[in-house]
Amino acid sequence: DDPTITYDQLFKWGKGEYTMENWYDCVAYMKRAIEDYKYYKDEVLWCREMCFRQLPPYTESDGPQVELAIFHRFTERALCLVRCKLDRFGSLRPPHEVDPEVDEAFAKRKPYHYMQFCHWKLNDLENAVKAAYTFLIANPDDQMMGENLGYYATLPKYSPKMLVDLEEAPYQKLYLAGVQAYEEEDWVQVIDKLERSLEEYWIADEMCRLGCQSSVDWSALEVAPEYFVFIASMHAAVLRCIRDCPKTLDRIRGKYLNDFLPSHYNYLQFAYWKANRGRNACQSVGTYLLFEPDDEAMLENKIFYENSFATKDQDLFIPTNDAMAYIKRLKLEARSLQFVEERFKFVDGVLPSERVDDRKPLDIAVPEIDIYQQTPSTQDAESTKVSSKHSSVKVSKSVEKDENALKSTETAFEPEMDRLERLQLQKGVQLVKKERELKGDLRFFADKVLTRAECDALLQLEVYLLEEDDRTDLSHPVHADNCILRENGCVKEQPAMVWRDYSAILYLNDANDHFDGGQFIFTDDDGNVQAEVRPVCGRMVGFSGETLHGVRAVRRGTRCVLAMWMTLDEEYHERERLDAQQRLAHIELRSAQSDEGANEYADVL
Ligand SMILES: O=C(O)CCC(=O)C(=O)O
Ligand SMILES: [Fe+2]
Repeated sequence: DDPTITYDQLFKWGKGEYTMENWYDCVAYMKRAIEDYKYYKDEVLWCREMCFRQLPPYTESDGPQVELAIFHRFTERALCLVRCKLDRFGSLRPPHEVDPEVDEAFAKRKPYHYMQFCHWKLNDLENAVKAAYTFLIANPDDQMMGENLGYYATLPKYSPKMLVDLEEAPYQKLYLAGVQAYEEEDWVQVIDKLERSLEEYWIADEMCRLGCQSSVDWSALEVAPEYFVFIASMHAAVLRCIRDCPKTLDRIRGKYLNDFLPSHYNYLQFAYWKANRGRNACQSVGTYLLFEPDDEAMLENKIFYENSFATKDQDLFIPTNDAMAYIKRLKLEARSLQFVEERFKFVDGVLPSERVDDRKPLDIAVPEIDIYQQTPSTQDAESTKVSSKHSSVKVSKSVEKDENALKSTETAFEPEMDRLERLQLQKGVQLVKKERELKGDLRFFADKVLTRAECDALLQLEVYLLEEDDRTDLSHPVHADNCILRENGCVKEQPAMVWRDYSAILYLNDANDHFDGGQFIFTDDDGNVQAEVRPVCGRMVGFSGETLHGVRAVRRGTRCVLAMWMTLDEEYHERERLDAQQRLAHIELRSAQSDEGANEYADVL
């Protein structure tokens, strides 16, 4: 309980106990390290916030000494910070220098990595799962931890309730609760939770920005830099860090949501409407449009509200002050940073030649958000609604009457709810094209299931056999995946894989570039082609197990696909995968036991 011991020290000791297989002490030290790290961060941020509040930006109008006054204000803040830190950490806790790598390890939740192993060794499944999950949220691509968690999930004592993110931020909890309330159509709760989530988000955003005040990039400086070059360089490093705040914050259960903030206003506008709070609904529409000015569904909602209230009063749609301040700041920072990144960029050792705006002051007048100009690209409000690719809450009109509507109206909103899972999927699958284009039921295809970068990485792995082959028959004859084609139709019997309910084929390379032919086809019962899908890396076709399909002749090259089958039958649920995983985990466990201690840091169970 010595307060002079700091988190870096505690972390080091925890690792020592881990290596010496003192599982209990490993857990105890890691827990204390995490607590101290949080305490230390909180105190530092508190000082930064307090010093800024006490010494706000210098705003006297310009005079000859304005620059001196501004820099003097910085010096005052510096004094305030030094004093505050001494005060906070002086007697109780020494100020100390932390190796940036240790800070990085804490930011990446590394202590939880050790903790899950030590908990596991102590036979504490619940806490091992919590630590594993908490670590995975910050490191979603960590394969080993993913496998560990997969293994835990096969144990009889496991329960999904153990999947707790011990570091979940208040705004993330509230957002999840708000989305849940939305699914339950509990509008009062949606409003309560999401309003509070926004409040907590603004705080978290502020903390992230304050945290950036120590992200200095020394490597960018020469040995004896110019005073102004030094300042400009520090400024740019801090701005770069701030620019990444949304990437860090806009996450739910480890997944980045590119419409995280606007989606609040999308849920809210609907909930306000349902709760008879028309003014708030309009304001939320306006705020949403601030983030996504071209969102057609929302622009149509706007018209709907205008009609409902029989008003064209645009003041109803003025966004919230919080959101406007947020967007303005974001834009100005981006503008300042863009200047640095463009104008200092040496190309082949040459600095870009001078431009007029190299000497202009920063244009701090953000173009006012023109809410008066916002109209949908199609004025026809009755036309079929196209769901916006950004919007997570698809709001579509129905003819059902809403008794609660403020003005009598023929139309009302009907939510077509995306589940959270789908919300997360959005990142990869931009648009799912449906049956209609493919002329049949339960036929889909989606693009960008893999990103271009993922495809490029994959394509590097391939060895292409480029051979000419002038075949004209089908490379894969017309068939269904869960039944056998007979005269009298498709029969579900062995040896067909009758449990396959849905199929998905993911394409891993591109027709024309890597092979000729090979189009995927859907046919009717007589074998007539109804629709054709050209393989493109990252494109996926999905269909039900009874659907007839085939593949046209591959006339050149190598065609790569990943075929997947899904079942609703409990008995086949994940069976092969779990079997395989269990076997692997046992092998790994045994090999870990035999050479543990040999490597300081055994990742496997
Ligand atoms: O390769 C394709 O596009 C389809 C493959 C297929 O239908 C199957 O493997 O059952
Ligand atoms: Fe198939």
